Amino acid sequence: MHFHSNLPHGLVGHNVSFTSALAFACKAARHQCPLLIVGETGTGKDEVARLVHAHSARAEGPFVSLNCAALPESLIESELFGYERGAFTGAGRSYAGRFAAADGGTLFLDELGDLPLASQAKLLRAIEHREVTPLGSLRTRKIDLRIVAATHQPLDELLRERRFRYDLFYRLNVARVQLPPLRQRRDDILELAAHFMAPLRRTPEGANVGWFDHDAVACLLSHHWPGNVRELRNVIESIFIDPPEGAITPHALPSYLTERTTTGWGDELVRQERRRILDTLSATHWNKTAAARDLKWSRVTLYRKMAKHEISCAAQESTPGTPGGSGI
Ligand SMILES: Nc1ncnc2c1ncn2[C@@H]1O[C@H](COP(=O)(O)OP(=O)(O)OP(=O)(O)O)[C@@H](O)[C@H]1O
Repeated sequence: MHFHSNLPHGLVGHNVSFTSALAFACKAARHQCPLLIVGETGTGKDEVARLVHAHSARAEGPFVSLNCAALPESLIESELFGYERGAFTGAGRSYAGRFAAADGGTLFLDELGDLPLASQAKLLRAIEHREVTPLGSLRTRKIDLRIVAATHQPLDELLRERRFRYDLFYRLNVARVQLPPLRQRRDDILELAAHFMAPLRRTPEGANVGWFDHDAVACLLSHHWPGNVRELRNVIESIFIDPPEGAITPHALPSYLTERTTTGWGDELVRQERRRILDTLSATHWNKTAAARDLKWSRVTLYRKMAKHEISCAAQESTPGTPGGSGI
């Protein structure tokens, strides 16, 4: 399967690791096997789960999701498997649960890594036997569904810490889709920004908003994006709260985004490297072989870096107090 700019279900992106993850998800969707989607928060795990459902033989069936991190431990099992009336205090009527609701379709278990160990055992049993027993009931119910699970936590670590069961992991880790964080698909940032801007531009207040100017583009491209695509969507929405007329400058961006760039991490690193080279050269009395050794570089690398930082031996004369001081 090949993806073009506008991916199914409105998923946007050209980046190769992203599109190949989607292509794999769509291939796996046609099989019955469970699917495990791994990726940081906001990378699109929920969207991909819906995409898998839509591409599966169960597309006509229900898509039901449960966020395992959002419920207290005591409620997870009754939510998953349902309960009979009177099963516990407050159970005024019976409840079928998410497994039953997803019968014939897809059950999306989000934040699976947060599922308590005791519930993991029951989940495994339900998957293996394809049946559930609601709390307080003696009757089991046959269920036919496909499990798609997602986690932002590295399950391997949870396995090592014994917070996740190996048997459940192996049951679910049949087809694994790894979604890259946005900072590893920076080539998609502007396309995603345009995608989130399009509907906002169609509002009367947003109609005069232009495109990002050079500096604003630099901010977007250099940000670390810990909240991934969701964070980018929020940034775009924040611009339209008080929409600028014409080009979007860094002033229109949230300050946490621009502060980083204006402090110039990149610039600072370059400055630090230049200083380190000059200090080492002066400590070795401008003996390039010794300096390269101290810097753990080859002589060629040292010469290349000196050229890049425009450090020539002439600097030696112009450096006051050499050897000793760097002069900058
Ligand atoms: N490739 C994409 N194209 C368009 N929109 C996207 C894309 N990826 C994610 N989004 C949007 O970003 C937001 C976050 O995505 P989603 O909820 O799927 O992330 P998630 O990985 O499930 O997050 P969490 O782990 O926090 O549940 C949603 O609004 C989603 O529509």
